[in-house]
Amino acid sequence: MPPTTCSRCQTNKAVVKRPKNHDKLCRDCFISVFELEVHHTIISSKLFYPGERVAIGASGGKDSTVLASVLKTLNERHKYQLELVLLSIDEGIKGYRDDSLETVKRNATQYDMPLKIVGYDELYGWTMDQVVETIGKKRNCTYCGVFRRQALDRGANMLGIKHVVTGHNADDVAETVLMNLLRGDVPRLSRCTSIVTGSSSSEVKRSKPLKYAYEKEIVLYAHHKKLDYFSTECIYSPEAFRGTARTLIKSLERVRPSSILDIVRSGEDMARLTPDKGQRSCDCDEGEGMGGCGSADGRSSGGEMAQMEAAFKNQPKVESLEKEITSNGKPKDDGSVKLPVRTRRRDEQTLGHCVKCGYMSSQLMCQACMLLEGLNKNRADIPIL
Ligand SMILES: Nc1ncnc2c1ncn2[C@@H]1O[C@H](COP(=O)(O)OP(=O)(O)OP(=O)(O)O)[C@@H](O)[C@H]1O
Repeated sequence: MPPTTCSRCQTNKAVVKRPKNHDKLCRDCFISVFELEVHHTIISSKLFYPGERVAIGASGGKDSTVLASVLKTLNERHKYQLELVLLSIDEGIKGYRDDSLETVKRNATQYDMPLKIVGYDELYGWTMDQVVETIGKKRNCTYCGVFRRQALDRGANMLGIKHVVTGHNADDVAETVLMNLLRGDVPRLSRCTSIVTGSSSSEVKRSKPLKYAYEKEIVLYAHHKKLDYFSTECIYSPEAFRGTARTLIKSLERVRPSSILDIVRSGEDMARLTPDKGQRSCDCDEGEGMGGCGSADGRSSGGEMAQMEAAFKNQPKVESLEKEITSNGKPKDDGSVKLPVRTRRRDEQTLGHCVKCGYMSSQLMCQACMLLEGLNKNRADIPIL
C-alpha cells in the first residue's frame, strides 16, 4: 500500500492520525496545528496581557512540559511579551517527585526559564511520605490536592506572580464535568469548565491553556518534539472515582473521538444555564473535598497513555497511531473525603485570613490547616521512643 500523504500539506508522508478528528498529518503539520489551536485558545479567551508574569505549574510530567514548551514557542512567535517562570511543588514523595523535579531542572535550562521549587515540608512541616505513613494510602490524594493548591498560590506569591497556568487538558476537564454530573453537582460545572478560575481564598488566578487539547495529542506532541519529560506515575493510590470517570471517557473516545470535546462543550453550555455560584477553585485543580491528581489515574485506569509512551519507546519510528487500545481499569470505591468547614458568619465570608496560619481564606481556618490539625494530633499520639 502506498504511504498516506498528509491531508494538510499534501506533500509529506502522514505519520500521525489525530486522535481528535482522525486527520492524517505529517510531523510538521501536526506540530503546527497543535500550536495553532493552543494559540487560538489563548487569544480567544484573552488569557494573557503583554508584559504579564506567568508561573507555569511544572511537575515534570507530559502535560506541564508540553505547556512550558508550547508557551515558550508561542510567546516568541506571537510576541505575547510574557515573562515565564517554572513553579514546582515538591510534595516530598521519594522515588517519584524527587526524580520528576530533576526533569523540571533540566527543562529550566532547556527552555531558559527561572525555576522556583516550594516544598510541603517547608510550608506544612509534613512531606507526603510522612502523611501516608500516618494516614495510610487511602485518602492521601485529598491531602495532597489541598496542600498543592495552596502551595502553588504561596509559590506564586513568593515570586510576586498573580497568574499560574497548569497543564490540565481536555480529558481532565471532561472527567471533571462527568464527575460533577454523576454527583449531581451541576453548580460546580461553571468552575470546572472555566478556562480561568479564581478562588475566594486567593489573589492568584489559575488558567488552563491546554483545556481543549486531547491528552493523546499532548503525548504525540511531546514525542514528535522530543521533549524531555518524566512519565512515571505517582506511587500513592489515586482517587478512585476520577479513575472510573477517566476509564469511561476513554471508552467513549474509542467509539466516538469527538466525545471528549463534546463533553467539555456540553459542560460549558450547562454551566451557562446554571446560576453562577461565583468563581471559586476548580475540581481539576484539586481540593474541595476530592482528590485531584490526574496523572496516576490516567495510567492506572486503562493505562492508555503509558501504552502510547511505551509504544514510542519500543518503536523508534512510529508510522501511525491507529492501534486499538484495551482497557482493564477496575472501578474502586469513591475515595473522596468531605472536608470539615469552619465557617465565618455570612458577612465575614469574603477574603479573610486563616486564624491559624494567616494565609488567605474565606473560612475561619484554611483547608490545609484543618487537615494539618488532624495530622498533628496523630503525630502527637505517636510516642517518642
Ligand atoms: N508538583 C507539582 N508542581 C507544580 N505543578 C504541578 C504539580 N503537580 C501538578 N501540577 C500542575 O497541575 C497540572 C495537573 O496535574 P496532575 O497531577 O493532574 O498531572 P498530569 O495531568 O499528569 O500533568 P503532568 O503531566 O503535567 O504531570 C499539571 O499539568 C501541572 O501544571
